[in-house]
Amino acid sequence: MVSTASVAQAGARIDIQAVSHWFRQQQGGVLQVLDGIDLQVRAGEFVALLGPSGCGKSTLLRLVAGLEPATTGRITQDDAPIARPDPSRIVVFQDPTLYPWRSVWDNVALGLQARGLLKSQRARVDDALALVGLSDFAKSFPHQLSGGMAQRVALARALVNDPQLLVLDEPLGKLDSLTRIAMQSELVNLWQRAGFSALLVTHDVEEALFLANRVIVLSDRPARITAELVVDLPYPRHRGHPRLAALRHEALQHLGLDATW
Ligand SMILES: Nc1ncnc2c1ncn2[C@@H]1O[C@H](COP(=O)(O)OP(=O)(O)OP(=O)(O)O)[C@@H](O)[C@H]1O
Repeated sequence: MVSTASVAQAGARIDIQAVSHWFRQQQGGVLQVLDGIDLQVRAGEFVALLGPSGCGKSTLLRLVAGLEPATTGRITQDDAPIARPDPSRIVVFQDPTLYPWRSVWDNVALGLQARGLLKSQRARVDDALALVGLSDFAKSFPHQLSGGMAQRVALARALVNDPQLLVLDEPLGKLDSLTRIAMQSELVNLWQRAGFSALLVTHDVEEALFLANRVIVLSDRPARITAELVVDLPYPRHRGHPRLAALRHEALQHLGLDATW
């Protein structure tokens, strides 16, 4: 149950074991996108994935979300194979994709409505809106919101399902840099209060290091894990912490980039 007063719960444990993935190409042949990925997201952990464009990050998220099966290997949630989408795992994309004709409240209510739970659990919508600080905008419509507010609605729409895992595919990617920084802090707050596990794809090295317990660096396609950075700093983090600067340097090196500028 989502509640502003809730104590953090454990979140799901995700085990990705020897996962490789190929796509059939329209012109014939196959394209290998993932190569032997072994990764565990511990219960309540925040893990970020960094890697070159097109290496296979979103594909890995889609497999974990259960949107498609891995070609080979095994992905489990608390030891149960992931075979299809499930409300315990919610994906938040870069684009909030709100229904323009529905109010903020009605957009957040969608998941509960689809599952026939809305009548008995209307308070969860209010709780989720309170968690993202949008209680006063419940009756507003998407065109009346800023980009940051729209993405907060998308997060509330995810949280109303009380997810065990949030799958975050560049959720802050379209926001201006100041809103993005503010939303990163909000995301940490939400994660600490709601207690889900999180798997994030981002192109932003600082964002990954600010948010995650561990940052996984992937190679060019087909993606392999080339490095794991443990961000051994408590939350909330200070963006100017020298340890973050050192880890940023390390991450850029693993990505094959020169950190001098
Ligand atoms: N359904 C599909 N059918 C065929 N090829 C696909 C499909 N989905 C993705 N691909 C290809 O798989 C590769 C990896 O795509 P993916 O979106 O996972 O990369 P990414 O690392 O998330 O990229 P970016 O960082 O640019 O968002 C790309 O070459 C892409 O064209």
